[in-house]
Amino acid sequence: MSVPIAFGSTGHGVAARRGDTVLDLGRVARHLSSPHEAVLAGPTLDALLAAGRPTWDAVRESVEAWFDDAELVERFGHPIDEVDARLPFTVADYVDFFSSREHAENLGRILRPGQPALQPNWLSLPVGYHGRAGTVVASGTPVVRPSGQRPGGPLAAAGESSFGPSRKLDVEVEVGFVVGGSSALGSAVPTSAFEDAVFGVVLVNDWSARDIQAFEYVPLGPMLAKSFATSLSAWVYPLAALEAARVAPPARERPMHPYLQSDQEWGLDIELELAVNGTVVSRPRFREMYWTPDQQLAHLTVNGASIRPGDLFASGTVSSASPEGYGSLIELTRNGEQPVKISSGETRAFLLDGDEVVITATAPAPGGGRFSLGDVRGRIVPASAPHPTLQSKEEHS
Ligand SMILES: O=C(O)/C=C/C(=O)CC(=O)CC(=O)O
Ligand SMILES: [Ca+2]
Ligand SMILES: [Mg+2]
Repeated sequence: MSVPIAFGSTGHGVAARRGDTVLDLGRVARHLSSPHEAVLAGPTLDALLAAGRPTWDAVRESVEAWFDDAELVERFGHPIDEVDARLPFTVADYVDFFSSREHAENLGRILRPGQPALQPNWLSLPVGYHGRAGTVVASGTPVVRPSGQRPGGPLAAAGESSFGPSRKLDVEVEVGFVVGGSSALGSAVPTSAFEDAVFGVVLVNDWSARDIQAFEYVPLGPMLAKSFATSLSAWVYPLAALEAARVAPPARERPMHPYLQSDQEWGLDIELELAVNGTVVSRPRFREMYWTPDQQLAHLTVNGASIRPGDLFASGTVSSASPEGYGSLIELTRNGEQPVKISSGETRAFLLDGDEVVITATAPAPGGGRFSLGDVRGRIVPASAPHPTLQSKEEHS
């Protein structure tokens, strides 16, 4: 089995990973006076992302050859557990989609009882919202329990909220797509341009405070319930790593507008796992996602909105058509009513302080077998004091 390489960033700058070995690409490129020295010299993948598809492919081929060179690996390589991986790129704009039909219907039934499980627009377009790029964090960053307005409390009968730390802190298992290309304001990016625009994929945990969400979301959608943190896996797998994972998406139920049609199959056979404190609680299958990433990109630009390097769009929660595959606790526990077992004797409805969540995934490897797409992890820490003083930029970094 050949293990695809992935790109990231460590204390030594731009790096690549193959299996459990990490190579410092900036240092190798300088040592070899590689033509790619400039795009690999910085602290993150930003310059590489902006360089475009021909450079991405050329760099990937060079880096594969560098991994095969024992002397380079000896001199510029590290075991992965000795490496301090960072957020791999500067996140520009961030969009989160809602492309699992199972998830959309489950959330509809929980949050909008008495209404149709699926909203009428859902089969016509990939529903999504613009998220908060500045709070996208690297895997391993602690997640502070958010506070906000929650339903209930002494004045609930009058429709008032209560204020305090979320009691329904949840996860969402997602796959993210990292944009490198750019487009002009006013022009759409067609589905056929997906491979030129998108560098690769990461794993995403879209942390969600369900009580804050339930009170605030009408009619504009998520605001504070999801903007406090979104965690990304540290290693970006180039699209080429997913060649063997490409499958046909589920059958389409409605004719689609031409801008959403595609002559390529961008369903992906990515199998995910969600673990809480070491216990696997679900195994979502990405291949069941109704809307595919090329359609998502075409949709998010069809009004002429431009894209730029560092844009991130996430798939939406990956939920498969059976409870073992639900990608969030609100679904797995029926809004907290049926807690899941996480270890001998312990159960969880929603996350408690101290809980650690790890999302992992695999995809078919080019020569057979499956390879790991890494992991995204985060531990919940208690809500901060109600009136934290503002930090200066120096204190913050
Ligand atoms: O149905 C709703 O009102 C809310 C749905 C979500 O919270 C999901 C969301 O963030 C999009 C997704 O991850 O699929
Ligand atoms: Ca989400
Ligand atoms: Mg989020």
